[in-house]
Amino acid sequence: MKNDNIYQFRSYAKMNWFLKIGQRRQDGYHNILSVMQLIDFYDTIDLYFTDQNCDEIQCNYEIPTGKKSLLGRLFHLLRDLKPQLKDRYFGVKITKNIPPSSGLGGASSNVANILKKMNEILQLSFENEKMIEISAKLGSDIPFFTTGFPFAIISGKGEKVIPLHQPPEKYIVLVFPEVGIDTCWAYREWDIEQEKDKFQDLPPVKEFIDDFSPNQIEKYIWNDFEKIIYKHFPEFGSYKETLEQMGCSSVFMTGSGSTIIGIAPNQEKAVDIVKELKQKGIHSRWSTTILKDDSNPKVVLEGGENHD
Ligand SMILES: C[C@@](CO)(OP(=O)(O)O)[C@H](O)COP(=O)(O)OP(=O)(O)OC[C@H]1O[C@@H](n2ccc(N)nc2=O)[C@H](O)[C@@H]1O
Ligand SMILES: Nc1ncnc2c1ncn2[C@@H]1O[C@H](COP(=O)(O)OP(=O)(O)O)[C@@H](O)[C@H]1O
Repeated sequence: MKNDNIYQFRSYAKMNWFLKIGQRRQDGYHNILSVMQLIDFYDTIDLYFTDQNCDEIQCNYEIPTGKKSLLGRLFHLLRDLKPQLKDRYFGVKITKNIPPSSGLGGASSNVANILKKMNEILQLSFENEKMIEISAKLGSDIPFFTTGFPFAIISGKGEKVIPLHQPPEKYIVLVFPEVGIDTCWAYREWDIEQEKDKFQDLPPVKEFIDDFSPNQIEKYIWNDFEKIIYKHFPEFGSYKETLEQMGCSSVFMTGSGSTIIGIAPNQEKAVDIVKELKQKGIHSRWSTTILKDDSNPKVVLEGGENHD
């Protein structure tokens, strides 16, 4: 049974403008250097307290919900850190738009936004540094979402997040191939490729920032995973070609895939491209990059009514 208060909020996706993979570390993760930005494409989350003796997780996609799942681990960690939560149980209803395993960080965004909301409503008093520490324990992409910076440079395994200024304002077209990509698999494939060549050194973060001009963002577009993913899924290459032919100035993959992003010159063109893709039976949508983190509305819904 639900308590009367439902907290509803959005959980935005990210895109990687730039992603380079460095050395594999002792802990099995890789050092990366990435430039990420939030995009205006989101899941909606309802958070509530339940008087059942267990947490409840519902989602319109099949996602893991057990103790070992991301949310299971988040709740466990919070109860460990805050014993006053031991007898409180949480309900989460996720209405997903962001396809799982699409390189858009949907799961990481969900966890980060639930953590932030719990910190706020339960007055857990976790400072920023602690929030990042908790996030990094759960997943490499989560710290970016926890900071709330709309545009940032990411390093370490993902836990070092430095905000960047002048977030680019772009219209984008997202193409969703029918299959998602398992991030673990993509990193494993990367390792196999590197053993043939040599692991690359990443540019130092400071040097990268000093040379970086956000108004020329398209110059920096790069993704180390692209070659590998196109090798295993050659059909993705045809989406890239199609987006280029339809007038996108740059086309690239986000994260470990599978979403392919095209930069459209304006909104009208973005809408037309999506229409044309639909006629070809290709699943896509247009969106924009996010410039400020003021878009996460703090809506408290009383009695479950939707006032959004
Ligand atoms: C590739 C990126 C780029 O932003 O994003 P996605 O495509 O997943 O969105 C991230 O590095 C993914 O972050 P995330 O999806 O949170 O990965 P995690 O759950 O922490 O890790 C999944 C697996 O990926 C590998 N992994 C992840 C991050 C990293 N820096 N090095 C790794 O080697 C590890 O094998 C790990 O077991
Ligand atoms: N709330 C969630 N939303 C989406 N996927 C989830 C969620 N919780 C756990 N997962 C699992 O996380 C993986 C996908 O993570 P996601 O962030 O959607 O993709 P990506 O890492 O490619 O950006 C899948 O294995 C999925 O089962």
